[in-house]
Amino acid sequence: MSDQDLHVLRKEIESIDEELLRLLERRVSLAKGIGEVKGDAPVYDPLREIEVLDRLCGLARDVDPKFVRLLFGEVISFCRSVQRPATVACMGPEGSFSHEAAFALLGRSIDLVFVEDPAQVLSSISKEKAQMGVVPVENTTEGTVYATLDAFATADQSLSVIGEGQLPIRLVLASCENSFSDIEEVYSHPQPFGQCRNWLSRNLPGVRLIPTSSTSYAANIAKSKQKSAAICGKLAAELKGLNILEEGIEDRPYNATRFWLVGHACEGRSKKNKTSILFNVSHKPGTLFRALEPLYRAGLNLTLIQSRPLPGNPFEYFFFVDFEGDAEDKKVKEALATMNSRVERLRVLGSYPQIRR
Ligand SMILES: C=C(O[C@@H]1C=C(C(=O)O)C=C[C@H]1O)C(=O)O
Repeated sequence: MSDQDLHVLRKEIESIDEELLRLLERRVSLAKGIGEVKGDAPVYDPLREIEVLDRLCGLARDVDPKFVRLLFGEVISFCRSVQRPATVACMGPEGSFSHEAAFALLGRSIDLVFVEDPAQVLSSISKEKAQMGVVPVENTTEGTVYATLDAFATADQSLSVIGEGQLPIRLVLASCENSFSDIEEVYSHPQPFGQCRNWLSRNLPGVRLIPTSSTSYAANIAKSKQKSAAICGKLAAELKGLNILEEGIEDRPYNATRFWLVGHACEGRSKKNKTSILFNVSHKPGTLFRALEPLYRAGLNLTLIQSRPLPGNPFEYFFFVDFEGDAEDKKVKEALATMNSRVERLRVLGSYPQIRR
């Protein structure tokens, strides 16, 4: 190919970029118009977003639908932000997996408030410091994130789960030091410690493991302390300018965390919704069986069940259940009504589009 050919092709790319830019500007201006029609109503409409993205992925011919989803996910994120900027609370500091999950769920055109734990994420929304929040719920290696479920037990009743997302968790060992032999202590959140327990005992036997409130906070400590390291995500390590001594140290090849998007309930439902509930039953034989029986009779597939100690009632528990179905579907509504008559307390945390695998 001659220099002349290259020049011609690049000129054509420039003119296509310009057309794309003008089209984007038209899309943004239409979104602003939609924002005016919405007035004070919520800007974020997850069902419409699913419809837009699915339609485009179906239309993709020569580009990978994954790329279409990523690119248009960001376009939509920006189109939301011009209607009304959204503040989203998540566990920080920046570089945490919650930070990555917030971007994956809502795109990058959001303002983030970093807090210390799931309870603070929920209270940021109740106190109107944020419109939405992102919290970890369960990990494929370590299981349920108890702090999130416990926070929901006492949270403001107006908060709902409005979405879910799954993030592959790839852990790195990051440090100011250059080799394993210089490391005397390792900082991380207890969950990631559990996700690479075997790797740690094989590669850093005898080092002190010190728990922190998040992986990105661990990266901050590793930055300021000699002979220390953090187990964190690549983003946190890079933001802090740490050396990555080893990547992919998690024990199981598939290590992913499911996150909930929390906010105020949205209207409408997708074709494949999931519902999260919490309930507690009296301490008598058969009460849990009777509580769950209506879900079984309605043929609902449970995707999570977890008990947690009931605050103030030693050795009594409340239960979290996720199942496939929407709380407004006739058979689900009836099952929940029967369940409600058999339990001490039942709260529907929300119905939201199920992640596609
Ligand atoms: C533009 C809208 O607002 C938001 C942005 C969307 C988009 O950019 O396509 C879709 C849904 C909403 O979350 C809309 O509601 O149509």
